[in-house]
Amino acid sequence: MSPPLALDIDGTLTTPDGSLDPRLFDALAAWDAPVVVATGKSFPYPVALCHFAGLPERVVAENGGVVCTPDTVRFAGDRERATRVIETFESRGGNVGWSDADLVNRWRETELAVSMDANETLLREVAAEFDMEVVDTGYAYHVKTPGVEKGEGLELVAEELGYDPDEFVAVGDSENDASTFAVAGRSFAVANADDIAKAAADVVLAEGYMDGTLAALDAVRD
Ligand SMILES: O=C(O)COP(=O)(O)O
Ligand SMILES: [Mg+2]
Repeated sequence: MSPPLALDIDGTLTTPDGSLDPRLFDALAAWDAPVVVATGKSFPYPVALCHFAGLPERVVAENGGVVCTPDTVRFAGDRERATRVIETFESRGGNVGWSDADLVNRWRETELAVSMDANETLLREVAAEFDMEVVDTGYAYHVKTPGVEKGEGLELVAEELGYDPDEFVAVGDSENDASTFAVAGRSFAVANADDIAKAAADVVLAEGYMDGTLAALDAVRD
């Protein structure tokens, strides 16, 4: 039996242009242990990914703010405080950088995300005033509650599945994966990972994006 997996989405299961690598679906279908999708994206995205990949919905979304299994959904984090950060940021001239439709935050329940084009210095300054944290995933700046992390979410899902978190193998690419790497028994950073993820991982892969993830799966498959 192969080990259970905790997989990040952006930068890990995607191509450099941001779409899911189609090889993902065969790899998931062939995996004979639970897979947890652990992402900074808002709740519906990983749920849809699991649904259409034919996997049970075992999801850590919003950087740990939402933890979902087929039986339970749990929330952590202070979205109201994140909203106040964004309002203050905008009142000082900041621009979150999304269209009016704002598909990035529309269904986000526990934190808020800001475009990489936004004024990072101003955002961090305002977030600090509200005791909130800014996490740079390489895809967005997330204004989140300190202490809410993907790793804690993985611990909750693992417990529900009857696994110890250190039985998991984690693959990721950015600083929001460091907490997952800390609780998983084995961790892999893809080659395109940021310095924080690389420092937190047991192994830094030579291959990037899905090439890296497939190499990690080959290395741990029974
Ligand atoms: O939502 C983001 O900014 C990044 O998402 P990820 O955690 O799946 O890489
Ligand atoms: Mg990522």
